[in-house]
Amino acid sequence: MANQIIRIATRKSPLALWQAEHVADRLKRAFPGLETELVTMTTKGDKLLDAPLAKVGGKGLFVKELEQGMLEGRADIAVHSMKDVPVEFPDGLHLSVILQREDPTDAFVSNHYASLSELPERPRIGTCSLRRQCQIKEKFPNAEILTLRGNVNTRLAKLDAGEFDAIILASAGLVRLEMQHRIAARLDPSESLPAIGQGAIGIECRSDDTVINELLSRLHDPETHICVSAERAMNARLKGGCQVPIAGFATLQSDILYMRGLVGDPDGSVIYRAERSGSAEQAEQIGVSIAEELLASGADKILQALF
Ligand SMILES: NCc1[nH]cc(CCC(=O)O)c1CC(=O)O
Repeated sequence: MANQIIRIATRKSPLALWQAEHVADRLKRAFPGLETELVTMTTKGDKLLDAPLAKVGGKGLFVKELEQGMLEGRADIAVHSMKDVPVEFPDGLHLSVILQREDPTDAFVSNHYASLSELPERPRIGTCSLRRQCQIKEKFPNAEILTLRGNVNTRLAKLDAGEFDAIILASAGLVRLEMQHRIAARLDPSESLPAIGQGAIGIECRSDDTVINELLSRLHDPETHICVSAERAMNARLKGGCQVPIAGFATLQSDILYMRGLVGDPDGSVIYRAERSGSAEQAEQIGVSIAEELLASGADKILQALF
């Protein structure tokens, strides 16, 4: 491994940098003598922080520039939040490994209320995720959902400025940035089913780069990979991106995969839910059959209306 330098493409947000540095540390620990270098890039998603994401549209808003960097040989690997990674990869690139999942839940963050059940009559909730929105609106039809974008620090600053009664963020991001004390309550998946891939970090690289693929394999977590594969198979069948009211979450216990999925109307008036369990080898079929059950129950109409 001597003389090997791995160039890691990353966005510049504090969370993206944390994740890239985490991968660099893990690689250096696994291969003493190995060197790493961060190659920071700005993505379209970062530039459009003020636009409502659902309107900006497009899958892979946060990953395309990083992929271009690898295809042009300016970087060797890219570190992503699996939640932001589209189901398909450009020719020549692939998802090499998935790291062990961090807390997959959504976090209820508030300066005045300890949990969802304590919220006032007409709570003002900050989130830009249609997935979080529909699950909140189902329980609190009177909730006012307000736009909340920007990186984790920006979002917390807006909460602290009094714009919202509460905001919902991924627990994983807060934990990684050592802000777990801001989590008032971790929402059980039955209250807020997480996004596909939430809490998992994936590493993308050139498919034919045997040296890099071999090095990365040391960081792979097979259990997380199985769960995220089931979730991504569901998303692929639904043709979903990260800006649709779709949730999917799988867990694995003694080789039995248990997965739940949902598609909801953004206003929370209807949410279709499905769940399945089966063996780990059937992960992808389980994800696909959840998608098909959801489509057959009416999710197809919700999704069509959004595209
Ligand atoms: N959409 C942005 C994004 N992508 C990944 C995370 C959190 C970390 C993770 O899920 O691994 C976040 C922030 C959030 O949803 O609060």
